[in-house]
Amino acid sequence: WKARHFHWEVGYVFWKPDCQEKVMIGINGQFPGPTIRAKAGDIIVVELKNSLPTEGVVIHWHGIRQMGTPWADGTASLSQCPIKPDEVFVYRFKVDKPGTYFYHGHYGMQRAAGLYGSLVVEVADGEKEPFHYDGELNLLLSDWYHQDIYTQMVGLSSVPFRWIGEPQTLLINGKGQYNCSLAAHVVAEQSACEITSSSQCAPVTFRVLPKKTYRLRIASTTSLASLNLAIANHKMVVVEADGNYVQPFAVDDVDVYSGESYSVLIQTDQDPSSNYWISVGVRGRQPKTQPALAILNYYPNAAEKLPTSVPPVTPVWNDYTHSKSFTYKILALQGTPRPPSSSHRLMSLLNTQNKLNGYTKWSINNVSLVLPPTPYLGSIKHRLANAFVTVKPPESFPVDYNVMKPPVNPNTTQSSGVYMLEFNSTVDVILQNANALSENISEIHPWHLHGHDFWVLGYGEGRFTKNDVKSFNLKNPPLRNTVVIFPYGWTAIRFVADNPGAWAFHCHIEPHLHMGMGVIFAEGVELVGRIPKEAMTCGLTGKKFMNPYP
Ligand SMILES: O=C1O[C@H]([C@@H](O)CO)C(O)=C1O
Repeated sequence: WKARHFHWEVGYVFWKPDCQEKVMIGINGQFPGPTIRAKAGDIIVVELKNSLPTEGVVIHWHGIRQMGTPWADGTASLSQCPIKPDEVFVYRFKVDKPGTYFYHGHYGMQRAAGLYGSLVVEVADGEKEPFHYDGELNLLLSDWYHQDIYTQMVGLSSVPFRWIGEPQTLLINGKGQYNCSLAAHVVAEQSACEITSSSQCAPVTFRVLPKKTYRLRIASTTSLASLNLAIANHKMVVVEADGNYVQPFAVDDVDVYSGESYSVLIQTDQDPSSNYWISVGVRGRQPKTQPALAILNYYPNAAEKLPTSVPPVTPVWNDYTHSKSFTYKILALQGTPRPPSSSHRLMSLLNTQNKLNGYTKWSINNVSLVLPPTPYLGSIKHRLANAFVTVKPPESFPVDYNVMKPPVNPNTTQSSGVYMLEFNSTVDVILQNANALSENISEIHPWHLHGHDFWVLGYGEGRFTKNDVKSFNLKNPPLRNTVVIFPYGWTAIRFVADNPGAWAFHCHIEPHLHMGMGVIFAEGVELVGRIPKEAMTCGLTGKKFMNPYP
């Protein structure tokens, strides 16, 4: 293995991701941030300088478990204090598993301002992937709003509530086209884009050779949108999900929820005189955003040669049967670690949209998460009183709660409470979706767990019952770090609490997390080694460590 060193500076940049100029958060003057490429077993060292003049920053390495380095998870209020303007924090962690990952800001809504990039971990030297490919293409998917994140955050925390709405543009590797289409020559009623190839919103092109196999690495760091990706004329074989191998299966299109990553294999076996569209559209919410397009460029055609066929059409946004059929096909490749056959603890987490003093919130078992100023990792390890609410958050919700209807009493509560997990215990979580505040609305939520992978034991419709345990898949459940709950449905996961630290488990939709849609798990914190001082010098830990010891 080797250590891979990076010097990054986070700062504001003027950028035109979709041809319209805005201020974004970039790294080393670029958006998206630089791609990290490493091999399994490597140590990544990122010396991160915060050059945002007036706000803190942290970066989360999404999908990296941080075994033994919980202070490097890059989560404000959990693993560290936000890095102050002009200060440097060193992230040092091991990437132990090959896979497709990404990184992103995890303070306020900074991810939605463009603070993200790709993190690709290849197999260690001498190791082989369980599939063959000749080359690879990387697609980091995101959505983009013209309104800045500060206006978005103030709107979400205002009475009356101002919802952020649908994104203006979908981006592929940080590029998209607002209010125009690259496919205007083949799709009527769309206006053509006027773009020069050097512009920041120039079409993304992926050069391939005919008659080869390519691995597409796909990850979504969207703020809100659930996505669907298709390539004209090309089937895709799914082989990896969230850094774990899956039983290969062929599809025409893949759903990608925020926080998820996939690898798919394609054969470049189509007519080589043509280029082909890669199209990314919105699912699960009524789309007001045009699909993003990129070009699969068969060599030696010119890269910008536009395909003459229409782009693949995204399945209808509310065709949940289609989405479920995709999601249910994701099963572990043989040889993947299997879950323990039973668990020590089962918690049911009800997801609801609620009201608190007139504010709109999301709650878990009627508790909306508020993050404390002192990071949990340091305050738990050093047993500091009054750092967060010590009342235990609820393990379940009332038996008579009707998940098919809006809450009878929409008033919720707020807390920074922690689910303390016994170290090395096996935990089952039932994520239970429900009706939102308005009648006949239940939305998709992709849940992401920090510090662990979990097994997805099953999905179901309506309210989870004890009987559903019998349907759990203990044979080949996929290991993942992000999983979706479908409208009015439930999803069951199992994980082993074997990574000492304090970890977030939350909806990966940026505004939903901001509105309180998450919980905190902590386990074995007494076993955590020396936490870097800079991770703790704020709030109560700040006071403790800034003052000289007696
Ligand atoms: O949190 C949300 O708020 C809006 C809507 O429920 C109220 O405007 C929406 O679609 C969300 O996902």
